[in-house]
Amino acid sequence: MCNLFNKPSVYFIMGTQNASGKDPLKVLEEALKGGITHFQLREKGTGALRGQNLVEFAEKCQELCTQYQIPFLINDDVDLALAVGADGIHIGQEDMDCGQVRALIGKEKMLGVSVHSLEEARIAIDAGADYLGMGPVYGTRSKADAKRPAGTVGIEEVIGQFPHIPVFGIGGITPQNAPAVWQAGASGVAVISALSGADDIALQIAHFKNSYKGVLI
Ligand SMILES: Cc1ncsc1CCOP(=O)(O)O
Ligand SMILES: C=C1C=NC(C)=NC1=N
Ligand SMILES: [Mg+2]
Repeated sequence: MCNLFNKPSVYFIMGTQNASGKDPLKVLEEALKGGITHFQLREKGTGALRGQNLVEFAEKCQELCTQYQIPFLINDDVDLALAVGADGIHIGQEDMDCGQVRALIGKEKMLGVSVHSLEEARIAIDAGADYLGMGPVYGTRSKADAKRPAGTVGIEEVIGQFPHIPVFGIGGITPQNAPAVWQAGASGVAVISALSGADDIALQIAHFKNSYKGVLI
């Protein structure tokens, strides 16, 4: 599993509400062509797809990710992830218990967990998480109920205590402010708006990857 988290990973996260008026599947395909390493469907907010519309959209995302051999993960919704045969699921602290999710999805699928402390990280790792998401690192407008920006100190703490678990930083991350996230030891950056809103997504992904090169770890 660890070879799925090579540095620098660029983990794109999007829902239909984040596509800034563009066709979300076109945005996803551009991101896949541009070299993202992971994709997560995070369908939330007013106007979010539900029911059969969501299943069909998720299936189309799955098809595209399979075509480009990139892991496809779904946020929160374990039933949807199982229904479409997604490669993994990402859950937050307020979602289903991570031990329960691991039991439901089996050991082959990827399990990602959002954590905000060493204690939460320990619990997630003990439950079999494959990676952790930590944030918001910087200010974000893509999550209505985001906690206050925490910088990278939490990422450093968790990696210091648990050096073998891949950690992704998330929240307001751009190629310009990504170096601090790499410096903290993150395996990757998880990004919504800096990619979904980019004029040239492939170029933006290249900027993210280049931002890692300049950092001495
Ligand atoms: C889902 C999530 N969790 C913490 S911040 C955030 C949103 C990240 O979006 P953006 O990259 O646009 O700041
Ligand atoms: C909140 C999140 C944190 N990290 C990741 C990778 N995805 C999320 N949805
Ligand atoms: Mg959640």
